[in-house]
Amino acid sequence: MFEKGLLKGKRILVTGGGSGLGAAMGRRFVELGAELIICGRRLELLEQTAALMRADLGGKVSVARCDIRDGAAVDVMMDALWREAPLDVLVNNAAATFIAQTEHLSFRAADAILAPTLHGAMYCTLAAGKRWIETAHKGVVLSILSTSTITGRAFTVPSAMAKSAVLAMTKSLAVEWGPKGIRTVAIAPGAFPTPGASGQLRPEGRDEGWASKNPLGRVGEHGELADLASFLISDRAGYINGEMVVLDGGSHLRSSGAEDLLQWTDAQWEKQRAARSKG
Ligand SMILES: CCC/C=C/C(=O)SCCNC(=O)CCNC(=O)[C@H](O)C(C)(C)COP(=O)([O-])OP(=O)([O-])OC[C@H]1O[C@@H](n2cnc3c(N)ncnc32)[C@H](O)[C@@H]1OP(=O)([O-])[O-]
Ligand SMILES: NC(=O)C1=CN([C@@H]2O[C@H](COP(=O)(O)OP(=O)(O)OC[C@H]3O[C@@H](n4cnc5c(N)ncnc54)[C@H](OP(=O)(O)O)[C@@H]3O)[C@@H](O)[C@H]2O)C=CC1
Repeated sequence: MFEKGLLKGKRILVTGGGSGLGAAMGRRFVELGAELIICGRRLELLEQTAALMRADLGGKVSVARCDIRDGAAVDVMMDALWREAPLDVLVNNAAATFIAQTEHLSFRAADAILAPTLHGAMYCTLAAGKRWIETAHKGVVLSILSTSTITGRAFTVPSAMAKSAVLAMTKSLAVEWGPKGIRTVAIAPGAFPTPGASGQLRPEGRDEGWASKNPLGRVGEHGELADLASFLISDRAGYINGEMVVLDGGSHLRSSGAEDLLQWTDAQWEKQRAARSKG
């Protein structure tokens, strides 16, 4: 689909790149010639993912263990990366969510979502942006958001709040950092099944309508997201700034995707909470 070497010479950090959509995007970036770094909390998972990519694609892929909720740890990671060479692209992909009745969320539970999804994305963006600006190096920040930024979303309120805040960051920095050579862009994926998303959002017994309720009758393919991400971070998208591209088959035009949960009984929610406390 793209010219070979579209991303050649680009050094890209994907947060949460050890699994799911982060790994799918990273793999495509390497196929297109980029040098990839993936970060997350589980070092073993990162190393497995990187080893697979290197074996399959032969590119340069390295890993960094980092909990992005910790700003100091983000700075340590960025210093280590910059010692080798500056990044060219940051992909804010790491995030957390789970379904819950909002009135049952403790403050700690709200923070468990806001800390990686909002603060983590902000820390990584600040850490990369400062370094780019200090050295007049061009950069791109791509943030993986959600259509909850458009519709809101019941039962995943902290996630919808965090994603909306990162969209506000994307639009605001487009103006503030655009003149400094930094583009900020975003993607709002619809349903792209991954073990992480299914585990957190699709407990057993939840309506299986992800595909059937989509106007196109299907869920998204990881390759479709990886292609859009590759284009947005490439120089060919050099005039796209402050924009969020929706990739959901038109799903959010029909519903926010949470309405089935309005039918859940107290017993179902009780079971969901119990499953969490056992886990
Ligand atoms: C919306 C669509 C778009 C987005 C899609 C995606 O993001 S897909 C990507 C999806 N991928 C991911 O999400 C991957 C990343 N996920 C993670 O890192 C973790 O699963 C976590 C941080 C979400 C929870 O970590 P953990 O289980 O180790 O939690 P902890 O021990 O740190 O506890 C902190 C507080 O949270 C509470 N609490 C926790 N769960 C629930 C619950 N289900 N119910 C209620 N509450 C819950 C817990 O009780 C505690 O509060 P307390 O009792 O002390 O007042
Ligand atoms: N799949 C879908 O349908 C949709 C996904 N999205 C978004 O796509 C992105 C990827 O989701 P998906 O691939 O499905 O889910 P995953 O659960 O596979 O991805 C989350 C990744 O984030 C990492 N992560 C979580 N917390 C932290 C942290 N504190 N520090 C560093 N890394 C962290 C995890 O690694 P580790 O646990 O090792 O730290 C994991 O690799 C997320 O932003 C999600 O909100 C948006 C809409 C729909």
